Amino acid sequence: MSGVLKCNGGFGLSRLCTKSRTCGYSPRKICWSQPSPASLHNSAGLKQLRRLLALRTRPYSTLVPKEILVPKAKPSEDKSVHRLSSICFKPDSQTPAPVTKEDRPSLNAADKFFHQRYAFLYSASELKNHPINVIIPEIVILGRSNVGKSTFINALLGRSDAARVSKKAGHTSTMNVFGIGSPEFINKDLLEKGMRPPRHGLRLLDTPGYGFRSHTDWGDTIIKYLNKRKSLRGAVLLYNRQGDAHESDRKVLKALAEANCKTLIVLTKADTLGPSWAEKLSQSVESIRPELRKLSARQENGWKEGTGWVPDVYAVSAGMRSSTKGLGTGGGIPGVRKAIMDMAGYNLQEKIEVKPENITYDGDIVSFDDIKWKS
Ligand SMILES: Nc1nc2c(ncn2[C@@H]2O[C@H](COP(=O)(O)OP(=O)(O)OP(=O)(O)O)[C@@H](O)[C@H]2O)c(=O)[nH]1
Ligand SMILES: [Mg+2]
Repeated sequence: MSGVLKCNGGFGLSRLCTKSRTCGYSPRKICWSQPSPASLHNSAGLKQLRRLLALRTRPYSTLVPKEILVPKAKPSEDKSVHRLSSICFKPDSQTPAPVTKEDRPSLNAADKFFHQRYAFLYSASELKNHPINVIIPEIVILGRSNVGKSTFINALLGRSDAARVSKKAGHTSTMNVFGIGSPEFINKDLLEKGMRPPRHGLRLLDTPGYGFRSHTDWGDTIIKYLNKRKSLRGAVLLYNRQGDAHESDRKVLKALAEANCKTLIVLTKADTLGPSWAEKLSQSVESIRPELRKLSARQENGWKEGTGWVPDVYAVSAGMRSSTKGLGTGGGIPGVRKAIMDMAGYNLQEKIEVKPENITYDGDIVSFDDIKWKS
């Protein structure tokens, strides 16, 4: 063979290739068994080698007939949702409530609280693994596998690394507890002798998802926790953006109602609904409220609209794929922060205050378990 054998792309025979500087492919790695170097001396062998090299370099897509390659549908995104500080559907409105000048101080106070301090505290797979907590309010985040619970917690905390997120359903397998905010508003009089002073003002619990790829004993563990944990102040139940309640969602909602646990509904992944997100979310909310009303009508323990479940339904776009600049500030997160603090028993006006029930009490000293928190 005389002359130079040109390679068909990035790979080739660097010794022979005119693009050898950029080629980067080691000639030693080429299998000479087919065709043999000797066969290069005839043009048929050369053609065969060219075909082989072309096959090596051609991307998979060119080897598969076009009709088999169905392009992966990308969810339509609406970045404008990321910038909203609150996406809240009030019972009498089909559009998200606008954020007024009067709302700003309380939204800012909630933001400040969530950014004050943060720590991962512990993981628990059973109720008995939870250390005793008598004074720090706890809020549990519940929802189906992959609905976005861990992402939601990260967004609330304004960081991307607190809870582990995965595309694969069933990633979180234990209850993971995070301490946040300053403990300055916690009533320390309730501390018993020998107890450590609180380090945070609120605890958030990430939980394993239920449904697809979930753990079989999830139900028992969570129902025990909902019924027995005295420091539990409320649950945030995450629904997917379509708001279509699955059988498992209904079971959890029933468990929350029976445990008389204050419940806040939040729709996730609002950014994947496209430009008509407000309309679609409104339709979802309209399908959720009747179910809640039906359920609360059957409860005699006080789990009613307002006292049991929060009539305002929130939506968020908690995904943090955009930029770290807007981390945890957009997509309805500040609005939910405020709603969570309200559920935990904090008053948010110009500054944070504990709700009057806790500070005006001047009767006998009672145990924490007998204290009636804001229902
Ligand atoms: N576009 C978008 N994606 C989101 C949003 N929230 C979560 N995701 C994505 O949804 C997937 C699941 O999120 P996770 O937070 O791990 O869901 P999870 O509910 O904790 O899942 P399990 O722990 O398995 O129950 C991840 O790929 C996230 O990036 C959101 O608001 N918008
Ligand atoms: Mg998770």
